[in-house]
Amino acid sequence: MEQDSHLAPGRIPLAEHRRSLRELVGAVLDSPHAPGAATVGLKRARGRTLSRDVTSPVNVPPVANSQMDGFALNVESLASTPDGAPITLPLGTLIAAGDEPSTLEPGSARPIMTGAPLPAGANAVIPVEETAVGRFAQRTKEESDVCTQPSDLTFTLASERRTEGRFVRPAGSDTERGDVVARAGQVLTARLIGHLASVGVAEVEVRERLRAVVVSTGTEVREPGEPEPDDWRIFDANSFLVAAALEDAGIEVCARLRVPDDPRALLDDVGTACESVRAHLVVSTGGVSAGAVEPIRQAAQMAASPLRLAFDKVAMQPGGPQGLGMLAAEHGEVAWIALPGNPVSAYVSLEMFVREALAAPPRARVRLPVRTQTAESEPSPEGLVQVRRARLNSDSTVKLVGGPGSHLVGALALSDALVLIPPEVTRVADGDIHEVMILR
Ligand SMILES: Nc1nc2c(c(=O)[nH]1)N[C@H]1C(S)=C(S)[C@@H](COP(=O)(O)OP(=O)(O)OC[C@H]3O[C@@H](n4cnc5c(N)ncnc54)[C@H](O)[C@@H]3O)O[C@H]1N2
Ligand code: MOO
Repeated sequence: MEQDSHLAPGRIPLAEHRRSLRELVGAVLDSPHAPGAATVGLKRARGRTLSRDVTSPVNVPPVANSQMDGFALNVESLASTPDGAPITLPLGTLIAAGDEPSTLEPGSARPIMTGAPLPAGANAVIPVEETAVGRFAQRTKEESDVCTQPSDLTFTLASERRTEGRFVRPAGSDTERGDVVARAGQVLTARLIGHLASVGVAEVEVRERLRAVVVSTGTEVREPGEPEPDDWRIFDANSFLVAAALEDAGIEVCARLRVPDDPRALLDDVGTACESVRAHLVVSTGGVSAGAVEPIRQAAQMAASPLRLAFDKVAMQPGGPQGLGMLAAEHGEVAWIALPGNPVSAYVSLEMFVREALAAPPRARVRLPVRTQTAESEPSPEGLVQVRRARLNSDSTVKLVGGPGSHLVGALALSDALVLIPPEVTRVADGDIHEVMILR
């Protein structure tokens, strides 16, 4: 969305950061300790990514069946009856869903229930409402064995409704044997899991998840729920926010750490956690800006550090300062994504860059009218893509929530969309149309 000429000096385009992230994750996926494949049952498959194609071993439905509760017949037996004249056919026995395939006596009709196999010789179903019967009396299986139907079926049926195949679902009309039901790389949604179950597949081969260690840096952060005397310190929102967002993107978060502003402790704690879970990925927050105490930058600069990081300022607000690199661990190279410390900056970075690099299902993006908070126009920084938090309205507009500040985690929680304001736009007027990323 952004053109280089519109960007603030010293800022890199969002696309460049995206590319670097893809390359970083790609390097881990190409490495000897890349995640392998695992077989999982359908009950545990939701959200996983298939590692090989699945083809259907069967036709669905396996045999032609009825789409309606009604009467199976062969339309040729109606051919000689003129339009509007009553038709009377002898009735055979009832066919319910679950009954074995059977046959139709020529010149007769059989009561048939939705999903029941069409008897051989039939080629259409007349819904019960279109006949004098109106609706079937309900009964148990035991009763249906002894119960008799009227012996004849009388009805009238206009000639245009006497078509072959009417209300018949042919064998394989949903899926045919040999059809590719799902492809390697697809994420298993409820819809796809339903399709796999429908073709009788009980287990699928999926990619092992990437294993991540999540780290919050900062001497000022303390654990939620922990009683502490120094109530001037802030609770660690980030490691919970980041871990939940990564899990949402299909990542296995194996450890969540909180490390004070001490680069030595940072490298020791993260290194130990990575070894113990054989991590592929570290996602840290904080310690990447321009201050005197920046533990991530300092850890990467230490002599003989196992951590190599490159830092950039992306042309985005929030989420400008970013670091990317590798941690050399005994089990292999671990990709390190160093996000900025402000909670909203960290979250926006995950949505804007990290999910895509991790091959998570993409968020929908649509262009919608934006409602400002007071109906007055609101400023947007020149040269940066501003990402504002917003709520979707039922009238297909979005309303900005909270200000642009990247500490506003309360307003973030109220949002379900991100508005992407281009770098050349310096004011957002009520009703302006902008690109919106839907977070639902
Ligand atoms: N002189 C400059 N200062 C800053 C710049 C800059 O370019 N020049 N960039 C600003 C921007 S933009 C951001 S974003 C932050 C990024 O800073 P860091 O990544 O170094 O993060 P910290 O300084 O550690 O923290 C920033 C902010 O977030 C709070 N925080 C940190 N961790 C957590 C946590 N786990 N849970 C909740 N809140 C957290 C922290 O207390 C700070 O208030 O730098 C700006 N400064
Ligand atoms: O751009 Mo920083 O990443 O919020 O406020």
